[in-house]
Amino acid sequence: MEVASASAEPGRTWNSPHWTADDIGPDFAPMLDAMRVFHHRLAGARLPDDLTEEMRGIFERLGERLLEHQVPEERQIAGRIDIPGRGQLLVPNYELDAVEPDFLAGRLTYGRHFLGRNGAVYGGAIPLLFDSVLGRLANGPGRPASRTAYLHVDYRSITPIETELRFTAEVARQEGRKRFIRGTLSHGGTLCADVDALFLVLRPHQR
Ligand SMILES: CCCCCCCCCCCCCC(=O)SCCNC(=O)CCNC(=O)[C@H](O)C(C)(C)COP(=O)(O)OP(=O)(O)OC[C@H]1O[C@@H](n2cnc3c(N)ncnc32)[C@H](O)[C@@H]1OP(=O)(O)O
Repeated sequence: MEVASASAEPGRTWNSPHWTADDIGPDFAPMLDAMRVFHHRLAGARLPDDLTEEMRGIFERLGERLLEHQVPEERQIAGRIDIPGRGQLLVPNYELDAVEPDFLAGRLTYGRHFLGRNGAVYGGAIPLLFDSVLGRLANGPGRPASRTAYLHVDYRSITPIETELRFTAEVARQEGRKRFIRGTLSHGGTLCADVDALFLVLRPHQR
């Protein structure tokens, strides 16, 4: 396995995938999908003691096996591959329906793992989505790497779990190193949250 592009080089962008689907083998993405399903079912479960004990043993054994496969950051797959979810479990999985230089639109469904209370998505999971989607636009093809300076999120109505939601992101304006990006998250015709964000293009010494 070779590193396809290093993000710390001049002219680097965060949108250059370090790895391609060929680098990860056929089972990696389905394995993560199975883990996502597991997260949702675990969040929704009340477990009997014997199953909890069995699971603890399985996780401890698998965790041990992962120890010998630890790699430095630049060689890890998680978050560095252009498959849905970018090969990691932190950000909820989403599908992109429109990808333009200054605009993105897509869909996602927050599963039970992201439940706050009363059927609503945990509030912090919404900026997480916005940071990922707006960050993807801010760091789109041909754009030098930038970092989130602020994300201003307004929660306009309850965001339901287990319901298909739609999001948009668009570049509002660029002023020198500053990229102002805004976005929305909605359910049917209802606006759940919107965001105004500033991304700053990194200076040469910044990572
Ligand atoms: C694999 C395939 C797909 C890949 C897709 C990739 C997706 C990736 C998705 C993931 C993406 C995730 C991305 C992440 O999560 S990045 C991680 C989260 N962000 C950070 O950790 C950033 C931490 N902060 C910094 O590093 C610095 O503060 C930065 C770099 C942001 C600025 O420090 P720097 O020293 O460079 O700049 P400056 O201080 O001279 O300021 C310059 C100008 O900017 C203005 N300013 C600065 N801050 C703010 C502020 N808060 N509000 C309003 N204005 C602000 C400032 O007034 C000045 O304006 P002016 O006086 O010139 O007018």
